Order: sequence, then C-alpha cells, then structure tokens
Amino acid sequence: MDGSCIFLGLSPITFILVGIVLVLCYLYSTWTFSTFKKMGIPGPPPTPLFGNMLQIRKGMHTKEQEWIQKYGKVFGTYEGRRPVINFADPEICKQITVKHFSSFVNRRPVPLRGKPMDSNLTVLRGDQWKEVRNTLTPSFTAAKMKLMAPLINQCANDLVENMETHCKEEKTVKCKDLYGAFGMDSIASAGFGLDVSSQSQPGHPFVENAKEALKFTLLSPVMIIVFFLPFLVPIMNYFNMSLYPSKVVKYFSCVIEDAIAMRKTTKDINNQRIDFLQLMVNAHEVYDQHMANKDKEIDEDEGENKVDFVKDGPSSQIKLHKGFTEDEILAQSLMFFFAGYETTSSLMSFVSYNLATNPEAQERLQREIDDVISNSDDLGYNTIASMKYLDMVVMETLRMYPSSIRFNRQCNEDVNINGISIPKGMLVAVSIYSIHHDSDIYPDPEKFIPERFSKEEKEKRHPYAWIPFGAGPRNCIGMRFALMEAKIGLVRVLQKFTFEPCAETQIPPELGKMGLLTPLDGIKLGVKRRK
Ligand code: HEM
Repeated sequence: MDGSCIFLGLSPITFILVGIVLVLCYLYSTWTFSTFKKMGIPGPPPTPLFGNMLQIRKGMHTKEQEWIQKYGKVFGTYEGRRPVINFADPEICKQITVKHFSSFVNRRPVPLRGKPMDSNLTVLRGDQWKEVRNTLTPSFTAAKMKLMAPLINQCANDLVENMETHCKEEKTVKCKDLYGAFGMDSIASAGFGLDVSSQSQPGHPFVENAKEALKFTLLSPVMIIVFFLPFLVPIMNYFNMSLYPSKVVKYFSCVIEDAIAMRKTTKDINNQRIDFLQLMVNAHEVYDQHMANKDKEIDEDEGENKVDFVKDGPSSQIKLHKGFTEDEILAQSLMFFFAGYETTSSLMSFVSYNLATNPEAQERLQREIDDVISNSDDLGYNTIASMKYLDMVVMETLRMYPSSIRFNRQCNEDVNINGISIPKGMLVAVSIYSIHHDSDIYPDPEKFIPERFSKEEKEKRHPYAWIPFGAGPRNCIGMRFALMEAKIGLVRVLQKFTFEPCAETQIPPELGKMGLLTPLDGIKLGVKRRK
C-alpha cells in the first residue's frame, strides 16, 4: 500500500469527482423546487430527480383528487424538475383557453418527436399551428360530417354482425375490442378512403400497429430520458428518435403514402372522395402552386416573397394558406389515427357499461331510437343529432370518464390569471377529470345521471364545467367526428341488442393509471337480442 485511501477500487481523486458529480446532479434536479414557495402556491412536496412523478403511479386521476382536497383547486407540482401549475376550476379554464388564448397558444414542448411526427397538429406551435389548424378545420364541418355518415354506417354493419355472432354464441362481449375495430375502420374509411376491415380480421396489421403505437408507459427508457435527463434530448433528436415506435410510424407512413399517390392520380374532381386525406391532398396542390409561384416571384421581384400567410386568430374565417407538404399530410394522418382510436372506443365502451348497469336509462334510450328511426329511413348526421336523450347519455359518460384526464398549455408571456402571476415559459394544466368530478358542480359525481345534461340543467352550470374535448380555439379538432362515429355505432347496436352485466363485468370498472383514462379490462358485458 502506498498510503492512498482505496475504497471499492476507487482512488481518492475519482471518489471526490464522483461526489462532485452527485452533488451537481442533486442541485440540478432540485434547483427549481422553490418555484411555488416563492409564488405562494401550495402543493405536494417533490422528491429529488422525480419531482411528484412517483406519487402518480397509482393513477393520475385519483392522486389529483387527493391533492385538490389537501391544497385546493390551484396547486403546484413538479414533473421531474419542471414546475407545473394545476387548475381544477372552470372559470380559470375559460381564462386560459379563451380570454388569454394569445398567451397560451401552445402545449408543452414535446422534446422528442422525430420525422414526420414533428409536424403533427398536436405539437405544432405559434403561427405554424394556426396555419395547419386553419387548413384542417374545413374537413370537420357539419357539412363534411354529413357526407361521411354513410361511410361510418357501412362500418357499423360489421359491428352489428360481430355483436350478432357474440349473441348467438352467448359469448361475453369485450367492448373495447369490438368498438376499437369499428373505430379503426371508420377513421380509415371516412378519413382516408381505406378499406381495413379490421372487424372481420381482428389481427389485421393495421390494428396491431395502432395498438402498438398507443402502448404508452412513463417507465419506457425514452420517457425516462425526456423527464429526468432532458439535457440528453438534443442528442436523441440528432438521431431522429421519437416517442412513437419507428416500426409503427413506418407501417402507417407506407399505407398513407400509397393512398396519397392514388389520390394524386385521380384528377377528376367528381371522382374525388370528400375525406380528410383528399382535403389535405388538395391543400398540397396549393403548396406546389405556391412553390412554383414563389420561384416565379423570385425571378421577377428579385427575391421578394409576396404570399401572405394567415396571421389572424384561429377562430377567424379560413383564408389563404401555403398548403401542406407531403410530410405534413403524413403527420396529420397518423395523428388522426392515434388520437381517434383509443378515445372513441373507450367512450363507446363506457356508454355500453353505463347502460348495462342502468337498465332504465337503456330502455329510455332504446325507446328514443325506435321512435326517431321509425320516422326516418336513413341514419344520417341530422337523425343522430335529433336524438336528445342519446346526447345526454354520451355527455354524462364523457363527464364520468373523459379520455384525457387533463390538458396543458405553456405560457408565452408574463400574464395574470385570477390574481396569480404566471411567468413566461410556465406550464399550466387544466384537470378535466377533477372538474367533472367536483361535487359542488355535479352532486354525487360517481353516479350516472344523464338528466344532468338536460337543456335546463346545462344552463345552470358554468359553460366550462364540461370539457372532455378541451376548450377554446385549441380544443379537439376531431370532436364532431368522434361524437358522430360513436353515436352511429351505438344506435345501430342498441336498435337490435341490449347490454347486461355478466359474471365477468367489473363494477365499477378499473381504470388505466397512466396516459389516457381507459377501462383496464376492456369492459366485458353480456348482450342479448331485443324482442
Ligand atoms: C371521444 C373522443 C375524443 C376525445 C375525448 C378527445 C379529446 C381531446 C382533448 C382533451 C384534446 C386536447 C384539447 C385541448 O388541449 O384543449 C384533443 C386534441 C386533439 N384531438 Fe381529440 N379527442 C377525441 C377524438 C379525436 C378524433 C377522432 C380525432 C381525429 C380525427 C382527434 C384529433 C385531435 C387533434 C388533432 C387534437 C389536437 C388539436 C390542436 O392542437 O389543435 N381527436 N382531443
């Protein structure tokens, strides 16, 4: 021994260096933890490195309720080291999403995106978001929904046939699977003119890939880096790493690229389908023209670019836009699949569960369906819209089980909301679930009471007390489509069948703990043919 202290084979210098690195890591991970103390906002104490992330592992929705009980409807939490102000108040929701929209245009920055997902609507920011949103909005008008309704009805034929098989064989229906396949067929057909037939081929690669994309876990290596080691993100971006599995993105990219190529060859406007893809392809042609004109202008005006981009707010009329690049079309298409699949199938599953466990409500809805449909020979958009009780059932189900537990915005300038000074860059989250389960707004919030959504009852409440699709100009663009699809599917099934609880039905259903609020066992029910 030469006298130097050797411990675990480390020299004293290495030992000191490791110590310094650990202290620096500790300081780095806790540096921000005084933010809320300084702002006078209460909240649960954070843990070094993790912030409050470990506390939500038993379920974000239940933990949030506990925090609200303890700290009130405005409280601060830390995602890793990043501070987030949480709000569970309808008025503050309105202030953030509507009144002060220009200060809260963007969602949280998503550090790891990869091509082509980095240009999808959900993650775009500022003027880029406005342009893409304005281009997409005409695809979701009531007039477009009317044109898409027959395509969804076609997909509902397979759904009814599937129910029939389950009924005949007296098999338990796993709602999530049946509705998931129906949802996949609907968006593929009405959105992109693709015949996926996933209902007759449950193992279809299209469905398998969609499911794979939605396997979200906070404990995946990618998520751990994003939350806890964000300084490594630029390196991962350099390698084009994404939150979405590359195999899945590749699969959908091929499917959609083929569909785009087909559309571009269909020049005859009368033969063109009216769907999301066609509207985007048309916008792409605007892009091509824009690029051609731009070259001309550069020649003629020595570089002056004369094309105006949409500059005013997103609620304004649709105006000239630069059109879509092919990557942008791909990104929006993939996002529609991802955003619509899990959410809509969960909604339909929870409605079926609520009806099975509340037989009077199911009978009342079936009476309404029989009355309306016997007066109408097609199940179009207007027929569906005329079913008032159906609307109440769907709204109450979305209140109880909103697919997104919360939504977020990032503040882009210093702003004061209800006396709270929010600094530029701060993340804010609005808790949909907690507002929907606030017993001051909805007494007995765990009970299924569709009558809460009669016209008179709705008028008594704050307009932002029901926000399953978010709020303001950056709300869910697919809301009309999702509601139409879910209602057509449910009406077609309830015309012929009645749901009932069976031995395998979980009452109440156990809910997923991370990401979207989904039924863990997929909602298993008995189904019988109506007399
Ligand atoms: C029951 C079904 C659905 C629910 C509950 C739902 C819910 C939501 C919520 C809460 C948001 C965030 C809104 C905000 O930040 O204010 C959102 C955004 C979005 N949703 Fe949906 N969604 C559903 C179905 C769909 C469907 C079918 C599509 C596509 C066809 C879709 C596409 C999108 C997109 C693209 C955004 C981002 C909008 C933007 O940033 O401008 N969603 N959705």
